[in-house]
Amino acid sequence: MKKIGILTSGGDCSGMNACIRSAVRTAIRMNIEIVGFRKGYLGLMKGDCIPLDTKAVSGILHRGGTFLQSARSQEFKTPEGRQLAMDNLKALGIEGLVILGGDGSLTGALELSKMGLPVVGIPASIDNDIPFTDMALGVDTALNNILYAVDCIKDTASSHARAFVIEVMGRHSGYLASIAAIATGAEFALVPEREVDLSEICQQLRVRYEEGRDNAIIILAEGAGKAQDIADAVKDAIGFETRVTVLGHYQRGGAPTVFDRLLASRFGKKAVELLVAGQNGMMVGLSCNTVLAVPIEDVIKGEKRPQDEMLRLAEVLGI
Ligand SMILES: Nc1ncnc2c1ncn2[C@@H]1O[C@H](COP(=O)(O)OP(=O)(O)O)[C@@H](O)[C@H]1O
Ligand SMILES: O=P(O)(O)OC[C@H]1O[C@](O)(COP(=O)(O)O)[C@@H](O)[C@@H]1O
Ligand SMILES: [Mg+2]
Repeated sequence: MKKIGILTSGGDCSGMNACIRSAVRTAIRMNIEIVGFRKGYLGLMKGDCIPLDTKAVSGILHRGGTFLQSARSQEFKTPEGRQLAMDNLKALGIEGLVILGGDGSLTGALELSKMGLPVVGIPASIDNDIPFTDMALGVDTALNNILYAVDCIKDTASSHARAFVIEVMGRHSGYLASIAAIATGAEFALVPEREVDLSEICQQLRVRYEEGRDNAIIILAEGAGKAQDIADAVKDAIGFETRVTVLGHYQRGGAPTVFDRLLASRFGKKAVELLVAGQNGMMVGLSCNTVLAVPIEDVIKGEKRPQDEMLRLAEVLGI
């Protein structure tokens, strides 16, 4: 293999830059030319790429986001879009591709691999909804961002005797909500994987309130319900003054944590090594602190839910 490409796709996350840096420096060490495609699959379909060398990836390790930029593309989901990408890759002499992204991007990667292009995926999504890896890139940093925000909100919640509904990301995944609830000592974690029982929540909060605990934090995954509806229900049931805070895209940015920098560096190196070793259609993953390779096909077929143990822990410690 003489020339490979790398791209970042789907929702960005902290650690993507550190991972690109690692992949580039590994490739250069192996005397392999590497180019970066801009804006994920959009760049592939446009043939929009830049050569990457050691200097091009200097000074980015500690920066959130992705300097190659990311995007979502409907066109790439069509056979015509993917054929366009394959034609560009051929014309550019690219013999393999490293793809950083979430479950959607990995599905796209598998399609390219089926068309004959050697591809290795790197799980990168704050949702941590990708099976066969304990952690995806960016999750730890996002959790630390959430922690900081919730700790701040707890201070003002207690000063004003208010209940807060804090919405975190996760349209289909309650991972961030459940772990953040444990780590911040929130009263409730509401996740899309479990039906939300509002009357039960109000009942438990009322008991707490009557015991003299006059503030509360409810962490809501965005896919689990409407924050304002939950806040209104709590207010009506208990008379609690309530506020809603939507953390939004703040969660996805910022300097990566040590954990994410290390994971990014390990994933980037391993992905290039797998490509060069002739592997195709694999994703790197972390299991028991070991970086391994799993078929993307299995990843796509699999499902990852927040562990029942974590949901139960949040429940037991919350009230
Ligand atoms: N079934 C699919 N086939 C081909 N490409 C896909 C498929 N699903 C997603 N993609 C590509 O991956 C991109 C990112 O996926 P998305 O689900 O938005 O984010 P993420 O990869 O972070 O989960 C999509 O915009 C699309 O271009
Ligand atoms: O940035 P956008 O396009 O508004 O997307 C928001 C979504 O992206 C995420 O941050 C990450 O999801 P993906 O990794 O699947 O892209 C979700 O938690 C959130 O629902
Ligand atoms: Mg996704």
